[in-house]
Amino acid sequence: MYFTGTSRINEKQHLEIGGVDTVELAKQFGTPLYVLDEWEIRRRMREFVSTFQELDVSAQVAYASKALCTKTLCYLANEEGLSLDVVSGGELYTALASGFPKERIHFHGNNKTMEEIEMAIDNEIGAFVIDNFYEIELIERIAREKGKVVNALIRVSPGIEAHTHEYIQTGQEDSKFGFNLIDQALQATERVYHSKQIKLLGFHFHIGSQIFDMNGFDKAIERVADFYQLLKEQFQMEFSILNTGGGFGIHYTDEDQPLTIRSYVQTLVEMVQKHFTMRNLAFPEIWIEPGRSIIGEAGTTLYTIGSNKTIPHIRKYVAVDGGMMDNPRPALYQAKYDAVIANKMNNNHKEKVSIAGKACESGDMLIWDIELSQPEPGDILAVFSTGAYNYSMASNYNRVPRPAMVLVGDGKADLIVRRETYDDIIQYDIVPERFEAKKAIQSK
Ligand SMILES: Cc1ncc(COP(=O)(O)O)c(C=O)c1O
Ligand SMILES: N[C@@H](CCCC[NH3+])C(=O)O
Repeated sequence: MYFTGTSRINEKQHLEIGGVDTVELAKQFGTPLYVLDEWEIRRRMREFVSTFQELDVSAQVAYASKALCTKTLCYLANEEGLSLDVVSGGELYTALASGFPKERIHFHGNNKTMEEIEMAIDNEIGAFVIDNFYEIELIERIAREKGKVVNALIRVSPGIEAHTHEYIQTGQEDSKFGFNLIDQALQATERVYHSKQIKLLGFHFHIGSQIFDMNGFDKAIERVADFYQLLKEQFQMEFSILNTGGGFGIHYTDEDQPLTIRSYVQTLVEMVQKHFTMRNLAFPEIWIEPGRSIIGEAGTTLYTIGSNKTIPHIRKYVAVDGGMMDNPRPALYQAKYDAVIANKMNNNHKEKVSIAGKACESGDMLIWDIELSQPEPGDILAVFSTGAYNYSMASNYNRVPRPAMVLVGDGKADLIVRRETYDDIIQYDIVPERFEAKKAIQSK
């Protein structure tokens, strides 16, 4: 059994997280329920920051809030001294609403709208990460109209196929993200470098997500270092920042063998050192953007088991009260998860079952073929490593309300996202006046 963070088995033989019995959590807050382990989130944030400090490398660790963005997460990132990577007006709004220091917010995205750019400029955020030529024009024009100068990095696409699921590769040559290093990046650099409205600090790349093999980073850093060298030697342009994005892989099942955060950072720093020194380039300030590796393993989802059916000689399906609406990753990426029956941690009589979600969709299978302690209706299923890209990608498919989220630690549980209600579900519906039935209801 692989436990991260503060997860353990308590005296009642229940799964406990943050000193709180998960079976009690399910009773108190209902299911499905996202449970976040505060200690583990802080430990991970600190390990990123402290490893750079120990190596004496100036750095900014920006939490990639796309992995999970709530006001409490922004508070945690701020308390631990992190910066924040936002990718939309909604994430930016959440950060601002939490009082996150504006100068430590970095704004990403391959199609930032005019409104989003205005919002970011009005709020004087730390930096834009510019993705394309159209965006250069937009930022420049809006900044000029507002009489502001903004900081920016340029996102380049280094032509690397990271060793991960093709849907979460982002740095390959044929990608919607960033300027192609070979035939676009130089033109973009000259354009931004000479802009009166944009101060160019350096370059950014992000090759993908859930990566274990650091060779992709090595190749990308090598190519980008070549580019810094070209800019320096042929164009007399020097930049002090390099942003290598996020992407560090985590443990979902025992097939995954992630490095420690310390090793990811050390390896990255060594790679930058090697490629920059070799080219007589000054060692840059390193910015990174981990999302999954901070929040993924710190999250667990609790479900209540409901119906089941056995197809003789084929399979036993066991259904839970959530599914692709709260965790679309298995349906999207064939993502694999590990789970336990939280109220039967001592039961060694295992049974092979497949966990089905409740959506009207055959692809809504959370876990295929897992050994569990004889799951029965009413049992609590705890699915591990659901902190990243679960709530942030959740939907109301089938008009199912989104689950609540609690932060646990030191034996306490705080509600940080309340469960949606059926009234929340219909709150945006508008019935045109001309519908007769509506008139009848209103006149009663
Ligand atoms: C630009 C950028 N930065 C950071 C991240 C965070 O990646 P991860 O959650 O894998 O660390 C992503 C998502 O892949 C991204 O697109
Ligand atoms: N949503 C993806 C990661 C995308 C990362 C964003 N660039 C996942 O769950 O694995």
